[in-house]
Amino acid sequence: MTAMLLETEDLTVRFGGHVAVDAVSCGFRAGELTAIVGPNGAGKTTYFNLISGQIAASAGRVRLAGRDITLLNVSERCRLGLGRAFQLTNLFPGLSVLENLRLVVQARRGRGFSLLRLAGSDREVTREAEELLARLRLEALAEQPVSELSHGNQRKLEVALLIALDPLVYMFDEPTAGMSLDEAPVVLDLIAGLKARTDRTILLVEHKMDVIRSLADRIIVLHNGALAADGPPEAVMASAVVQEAYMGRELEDV
Ligand SMILES: Nc1ncnc2c1ncn2[C@@H]1O[C@H](COP(=O)(O)OP(=O)(O)OP(=O)(O)O)[C@@H](O)[C@H]1O
Repeated sequence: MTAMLLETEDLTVRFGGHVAVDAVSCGFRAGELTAIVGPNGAGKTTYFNLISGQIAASAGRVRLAGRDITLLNVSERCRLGLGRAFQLTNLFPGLSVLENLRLVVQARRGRGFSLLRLAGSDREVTREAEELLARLRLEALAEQPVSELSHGNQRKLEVALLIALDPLVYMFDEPTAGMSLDEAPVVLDLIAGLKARTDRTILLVEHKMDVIRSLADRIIVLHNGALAADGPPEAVMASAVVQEAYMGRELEDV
């Protein structure tokens, strides 16, 4: 059996008296895409925040490739291969789409973040950034400052940046939220393409049933912060716990 790339063990966080994530023990294998579902307020985003290091755990552990990373901060975890989709706040809003992508490609290649290198000095970096833009059909926006992108294009760029970083663990939080019907498939195709990388694992917080059906190898369900179900998509979707948790309301069957 393939070793776990990412594991959480009794991972817990309390906000005052409220247990938002409650002793979640779960392992994620390389080559697997796991959808994390649950009703609003179930703890999905908080679980992501605990894994990526945005918030500190009250108890429990997080391990990446066997190494205990519980006490590491976000950037230390990122350096070890934990990658969460970028948010615009992580970018340089005044720089263009292409320049932002180039910075991430450069960082991954271990050449460091340096604005001075942006003058087209490294053709390989530029070519890789341009290829990613083409795959997302964002070529026409290469020179546009990221602060001027539409919401849908910002979300696409977030995905492109994560792919440029190429972490061991890809974490996507509703990657197609707010996208138009013609934009979403481009992003879903890219995420599907990542599954071919059998040495990577992908976590996806998602409400849309069609996205889950098309991408997930496995579903875990969080309910009141606890792990309520875990298994193959068909079995989990049919389970009593999911039927009860959602009562047909919140998983968006598009
Ligand atoms: N910083 C915080 N301080 C206090 N309570 C918090 C904090 N962050 C989250 N919570 C609470 O923890 C619970 C889980 O929230 P979380 O955002 O993780 O749920 P979610 O499953 O991602 O929901 P949604 O699907 O609506 O995004 C909620 O009750 C929320 O109010």
